[in-house]
Formats: sequence, C-alpha cells, structure tokens
Amino acid sequence: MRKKIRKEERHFPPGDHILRYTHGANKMKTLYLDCFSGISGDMCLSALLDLGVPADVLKKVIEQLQLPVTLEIHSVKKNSLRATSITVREKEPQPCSRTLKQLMAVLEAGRLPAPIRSQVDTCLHRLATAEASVHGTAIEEVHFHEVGGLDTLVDLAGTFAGISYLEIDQVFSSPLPLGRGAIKTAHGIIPTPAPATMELLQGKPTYGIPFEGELITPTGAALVTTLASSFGPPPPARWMRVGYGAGSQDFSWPNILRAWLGEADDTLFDEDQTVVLETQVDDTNPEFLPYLRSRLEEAGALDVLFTPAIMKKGRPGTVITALSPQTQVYSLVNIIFQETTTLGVRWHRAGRIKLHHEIQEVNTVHGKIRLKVGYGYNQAGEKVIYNMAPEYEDCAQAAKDKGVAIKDVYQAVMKACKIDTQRP
Ligand SMILES: O=C([S-])c1cc(C(=O)S)c[n+]([C@@H]2O[C@H](COP(=O)(O)O)[C@@H](O)[C@H]2O)c1
Ligand code: NI
Repeated sequence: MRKKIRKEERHFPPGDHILRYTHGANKMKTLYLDCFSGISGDMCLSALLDLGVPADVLKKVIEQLQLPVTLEIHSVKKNSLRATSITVREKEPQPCSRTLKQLMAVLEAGRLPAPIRSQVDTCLHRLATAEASVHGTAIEEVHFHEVGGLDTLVDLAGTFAGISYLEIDQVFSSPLPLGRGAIKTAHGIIPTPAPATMELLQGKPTYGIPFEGELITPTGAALVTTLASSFGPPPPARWMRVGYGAGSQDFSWPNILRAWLGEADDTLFDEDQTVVLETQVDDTNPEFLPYLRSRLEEAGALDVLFTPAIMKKGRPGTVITALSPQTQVYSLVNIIFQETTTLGVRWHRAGRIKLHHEIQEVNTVHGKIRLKVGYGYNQAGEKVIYNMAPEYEDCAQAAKDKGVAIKDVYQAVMKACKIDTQRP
C-alpha cells in the first residue's frame, strides 16, 4: 500500500456539517472487499486479476519466487455472473505438505520486493500460529497442504503484489459470513468455520448464515484480517471498477468475492464504530433510571440518554438510548434487561466522526484548571483546534476555593490559554 493507514475506522457517510470541513481532502485509492460469499486465498487473487491486475504481475511473482507451478486463469460463470478463476498446477510432483520453515525458505530464497515479502511473511506466520494454537502443537510442526503449500504462497504473494500494482491506499471489508457444518481435510473431518479460520477472525465482525459449508478459509481469513483496516458497510467513495473472483465451490448463489475499487476522501477527523441500543418503557419506576444510567456508564456505555415519550394507550414513558462500543453490546443489553421492565432492545450500528481531543492544564489567576481541547487536522497535516472547554469540576472547585463566580474562572482559563483558536 502506498501510505500507512492513519485512521483505524472510517465507514459511515459524514453529515453535511462535517463535509463543510473536508472540502479539498486527499483522494485515497480504496479497495472494498464485499465478502457476501466469504473469502479464500484464490478468491482474493482472482478478484484482483478481474479488477485489472495483469496476469504478468502474477507470473513475475512466480518467477521471483522460482516456484515450480503454472497458472491457469479462466473466465467462468458462477450461476448467472461472470468471474475470474485461477488454478495453480504443479509442474513437477511436490511434497504433499511443507512446514512453515520450508515455506519461509522458499520465500527468503526468492526475489520478491521487500514490502511484499514482509507482508507474506506476516500472513504465513499468522496462519501457522493459528494452526498451532488450535492443534495444540508448536508452530514448527504446522504443515501447509495444498500443492505442498505453494498454493498458499501464490495466493498471498499474488494478492499483495496485486494490491501494490493497483496502488491501493486503504482496504476495508464487509462483515464476514460464517457457514456451519463440517469439511474433510488432510487431517480428517473438522468443523466449519475451520478452527484456524475462527482463530484468525477473533474480534472481527461476522454473522452466521444457515448454510452447510465453508465460506472463509484460513488463508482468506489471514488475508482479509491483515489487509482490512476495518469491517463494515462500504465507506463513502466513488466506485470505479468491480472485480469478481470465483470461489471453487458452487452454491445456490454466485460464489464470488467482489472487490470494489474506488476513490474515497481522506478525513481530517477521528472515526470509530459504535452500536446504538434503544428501548422504551412506561412501567419502569422512574426512580430507578439514574441507577440504570450509572450501571450502563460503569459497564462502558459511551453515552446514555433518557427521552420523555408518550407511548401506547397515551401513557407517559421514557426512551432509553445507550451508545455502546462494539465490544460491550451484550453486557449493556443484559443490564437494560436486569434494571428495566423491557422485553426487547433494538440495536443498530452507527459510525462516529470525532474530533481528536486531549486534556491540557492551564495556569490561571485562580490556580491550575484542566482544559479539554478538540482538534482535527488540515490538509498540510497541521493541528486545527475546533473547541476548547474548561473542565467544569475544576472551575467549580476553584470558584468555591477562591470565593469567585464560576464564570470568572471560565474567563480566566480562556484568557490564560495560549492555544491558537483559528478554525478552518
Ligand atoms: O490441518 C489441516 S489439513 C487443515 C486445518 C484447518 C484448520 O482450520 S485447523 C483447515 N483446513 C482446510 O484446508 C482447506 C484449505 O485452506 P486454505 O486456507 O489453505 O485455502 C480449507 O478447507 C481449510 O478449512 C485444513
Ligand atoms: Ni489444521
């Protein structure tokens, strides 16, 4: 990738008030992996070829790694859709498997550009670590099977070379679908999602679908979790091209990975993803709501709102809204069920665009007062301050201690701080 990805999460369309500040932002070449039918190493590589990575880029990778394999690139039909499919064939008989050390020796003996070699190295180690963990063995004992492990190497090196050829700045992925059931492998029957896949997907957004089969292979999981800086709906962008990479199996839907290539605006702010939890009650003792609030806040709620509402049968009630980090949803819902009379909680994902913020200490005539500073960055990468707010508790304490009005303490802080308040 051309640039280091600066933002961890950047997903949802910004509102108009934010757009006002983002005009003239940099264009980021963006790849969105639409994994509606899962992802595997060859689906990823095929989608990039379909997106316009020349076959020669892949042939060069094979030459640089001196791999005894040939490639077949086909145009295939998956149900009603055309897609690219790739088959890696051995030129000469290969050992049925290779260890990590043996694959690393092939990688290190090759002449891949250093950034691509390093990304392949990372993925191979992540795959081997996941395998070792689920089989309870040492990483040195892990074996890569398909075409003696060379297929994995082609998928990884080809994908990273393709991303580099397309000069992609940032990669995002959809949440990942998981099938269920069992599959046959060189080690016998294992559950699907494969254990190594589950290991690699830890902490990533997934959803189950009622389908017996494998949608995400370990190599696919290693690739998507290494490439994508976040998982969610597509970011705001102008999409220019879509590549279709065929999976090897046939399902009742087109078994394809779609790779969307587009241009997104660089953002000047911080972003993350949250989940909004909401319910309304008309029969919970309102005396208990402050207690609910404190429990939700202690359990990690980012914000809690109570809004008066007229509910069914004209009853006055309260809409309870809690903003949750993605990791705390079930803990917070549990608290809402425990402390209210509701029978259900709605949820939806919501992206947040945030100012970066920091606390500074300001010396004033009334003593030291903390100041919260909210800032973004301009196109030159310079910090731009949008908001400054003296901490209420500090001001109230100083007002009491010095016997002055709190508004005078506020003013003293604003006068004393030497922060440039220029806005864009
Ligand atoms: O140990 C073997 S043979 C093995 C283990 C696992 C685990 O998750 S553990 C998974 N698989 C399956 O092999 C194929 C190929 O996967 P790639 O990532 O190499 O494309 C796939 O079906 C895995 O689930 C094998
Ligand atoms: Ni395994």
